[in-house]
Amino acid sequence: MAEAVVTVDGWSALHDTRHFDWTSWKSISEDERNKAIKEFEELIKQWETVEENKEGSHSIFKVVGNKADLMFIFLRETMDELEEIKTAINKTVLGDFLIPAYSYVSIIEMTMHDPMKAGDDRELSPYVKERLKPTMPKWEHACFYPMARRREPEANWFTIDKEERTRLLYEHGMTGRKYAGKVKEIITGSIGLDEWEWGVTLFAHDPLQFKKIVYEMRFDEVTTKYAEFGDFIMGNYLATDKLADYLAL
Ligand code: VOV
Repeated sequence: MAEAVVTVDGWSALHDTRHFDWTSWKSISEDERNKAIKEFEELIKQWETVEENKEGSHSIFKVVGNKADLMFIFLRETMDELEEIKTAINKTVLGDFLIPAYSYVSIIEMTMHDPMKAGDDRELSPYVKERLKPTMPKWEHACFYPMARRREPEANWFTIDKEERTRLLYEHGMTGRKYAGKVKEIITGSIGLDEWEWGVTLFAHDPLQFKKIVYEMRFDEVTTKYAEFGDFIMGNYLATDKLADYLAL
């Protein structure tokens, strides 16, 4: 029977991508630029404390294509915190140069589909806890894209039996497991929060692995038959101590 599957939910996520206004940045003095960088580094330090206390996580990426220049990813307990972070960025001097490009709001989600991990104590297991409230790996690359499940008369994810969805996601999980150590994923649910139904955030040391996993998954029935994708955004990790280099002229 088609029925909703129970989800267990974790931290809220904000993917905030910005264009950097290089033209204006070049027009201010070096002193002003240095002050702006220092102020922003202080803000990042606050985020680092949150991460050390395991109360959230953040990562910054330099976007490779022209969809944006920077992608900030924030994970927090509440949506209030995510909004406060966005506003705090905008209030900094550097914020004047960070022009909103695209954003995505979602909540980390796991379903009870995975028969390997299902069980009454699922919510309590350390594995699940870590997946719901993860510290993002500081790997060299990240790729984010939103996606949805098809609702066509001949392929409607929301009308097929739960057992069939479990079978399809099991097959998907088996493909994913081949990439252990090469690709880490955070799946966030966004039904009711943003345009698509899920956000997929992938981390890798080698960006070729994004192409390989996404290609291989295209042949899994759950993707072939039921997946629709939004725009892909790929970025290279920007460590805090490299921010000044990135902004140097
Ligand atoms: C890096 C590897 C990897 C691994 C191991 C993995 C495993 C799993 C498992 C075991 C489960 C089901 C249980 C749960 O935890 O919810 C999922 C769930 C999900 N996945 Fe996944 N996925 C991966 C990777 C992975 C990718 C690359 C994608 C994008 C798809 C593609 O074609 O580009 C994806 C999507 C999803 C989605 C949208 C869901 C939720 C679907 C729903 O309808 O509920 N996922 N996923």
